[in-house]
Amino acid sequence: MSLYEHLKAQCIDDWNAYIQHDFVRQLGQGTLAKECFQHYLKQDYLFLIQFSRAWGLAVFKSEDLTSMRYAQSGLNAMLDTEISLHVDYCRDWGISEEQLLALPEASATVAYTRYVLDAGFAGDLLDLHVALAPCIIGYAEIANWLAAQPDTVREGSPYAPWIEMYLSDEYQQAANTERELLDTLGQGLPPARLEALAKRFRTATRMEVSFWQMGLDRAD
Ligand SMILES: Cc1ncc(CO)c(N)n1
Repeated sequence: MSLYEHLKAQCIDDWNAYIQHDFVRQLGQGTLAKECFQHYLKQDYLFLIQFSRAWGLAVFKSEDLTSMRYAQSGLNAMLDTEISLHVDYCRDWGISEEQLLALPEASATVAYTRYVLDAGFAGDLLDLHVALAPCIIGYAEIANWLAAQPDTVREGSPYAPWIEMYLSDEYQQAANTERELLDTLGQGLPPARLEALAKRFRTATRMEVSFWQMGLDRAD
């Protein structure tokens, strides 16, 4: 079994709570309150900034040029494209850049992002990627899960473009690359190391559940 499949199987209940969270279900059905989605979008802006720092840390933690360049391309994608796209997307939802710049971080945002960064500070590149994997790969799986649900509204819902973005070849390919990287870094690991990584993966997955819940509760 690949490292990614192993990590997921070790926390399958938490994983399903993440992929099939009420926020995701309501988003799919088009019934999610706009205020909840807007709250999520604002916090996701702050998330993406910390996520960029994590890619920067991945450059630093890399021990060969291939890993270093992969991390560099992640960092470039965030700084050159993803964050600007997110700012544009927020504007479409009535959230100005001024508002984004003035936002306080919700507790769930702090908890998740600093957990990921700590995995990288305290551990090695694999620890960092295992903490990043639920967000990169998870959203690709969420989009696929939503596409497979008969009650998902793919056209006419205000959330349809969000689903299509994560269903896109580009995003799905990025998730595949991350799966492959985990498998490469994860070859021949001793059982104790595997167990520690499973714990990390599970914690990051639980942080994603809390992030959805924060959106649903509009929690600070
Ligand atoms: C919280 C969160 N997890 C994952 C992604 C996907 O990149 C995102 N944008 N936000």
